[in-house]
Amino acid sequence: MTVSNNTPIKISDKQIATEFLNKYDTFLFDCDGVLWSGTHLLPSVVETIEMLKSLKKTLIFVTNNSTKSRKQYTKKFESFGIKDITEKQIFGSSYATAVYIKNYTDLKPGEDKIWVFGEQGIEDELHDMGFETLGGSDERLMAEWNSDTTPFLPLDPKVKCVVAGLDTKINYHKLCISFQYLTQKEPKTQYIATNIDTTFPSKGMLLPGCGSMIDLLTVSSGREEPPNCGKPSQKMLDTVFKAYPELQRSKCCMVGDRLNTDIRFGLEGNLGGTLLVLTGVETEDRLLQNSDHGLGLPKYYANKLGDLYEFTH
Ligand SMILES: O=C(O)[C@H](O)[C@H](O)COP(=O)(O)O
Ligand SMILES: [Mg+2]
Repeated sequence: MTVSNNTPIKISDKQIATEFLNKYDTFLFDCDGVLWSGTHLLPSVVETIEMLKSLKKTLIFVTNNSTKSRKQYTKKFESFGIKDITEKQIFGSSYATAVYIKNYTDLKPGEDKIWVFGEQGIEDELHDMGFETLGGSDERLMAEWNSDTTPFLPLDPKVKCVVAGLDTKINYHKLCISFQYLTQKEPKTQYIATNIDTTFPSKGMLLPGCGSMIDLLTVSSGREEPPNCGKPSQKMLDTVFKAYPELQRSKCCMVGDRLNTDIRFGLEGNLGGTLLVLTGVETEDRLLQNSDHGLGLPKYYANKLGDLYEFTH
């Protein structure tokens, strides 16, 4: 195989792993497919995080998973034995969406309401920004769809925006009301997506992801594709650097499992490095044939994040 100058370097031994670790002082970690796969913690992740902490590295977590708020994610880290991760270190696409709405729309907290297609994480982050939400995890949406009995019709005139994210309890009732808010309001509601990931890695399987659910709403409603607030949006990376102004992009490395979100996020953000791990949605074959996909290539790749610990201990 000819090695071109941008062929990803595989972290496959102690020397490469050590050189890699010494290159960066900050690591931005994707979560699903890197730290865990659904409810399954990936091998040597706790040891790797503890090792990086002992090396005085700055650790930041940037996930497109909008089902949890930053606060809820601190509990998920604890549940996996990944200790002392603070809300400030976590940037989820639900938080990025709330920041986007605050900074880039004319929606008024306390006045304009937001319809949520998605889970508690989106609702919590929007509530923290002062917005009232409808839909989301409202249990009444779990009832079978019936246009005569749904409590969500007539539409609420104060709803001015639809935010769509991953909903692992998706059903026809939720789709129907979201569809109404996307098509039956004049002036049109604003339509915003938390992220574009088409699949969701869980316990070594691929499942339908947020992006696929949003495409269903977009295609059926005939609406334009909504802005995406998660990776690879640079607005999300700007939010990170605003919270950590001391960071140097050249000393930061983005670690992810998806080329078109995580690695693109790092490349377009001019970070010093990118590391793709093969425990999520990408495969080594697809990566090495990647030139067919026109997707950016990571600087490094590894079978799993835990190899950073295993090769150096
Ligand atoms: O479907 C989704 O929303 C994504 O697959 C998932 O949430 C990605 O999370 P991440 O890999 O960015 O932690
Ligand atoms: Mg991922």
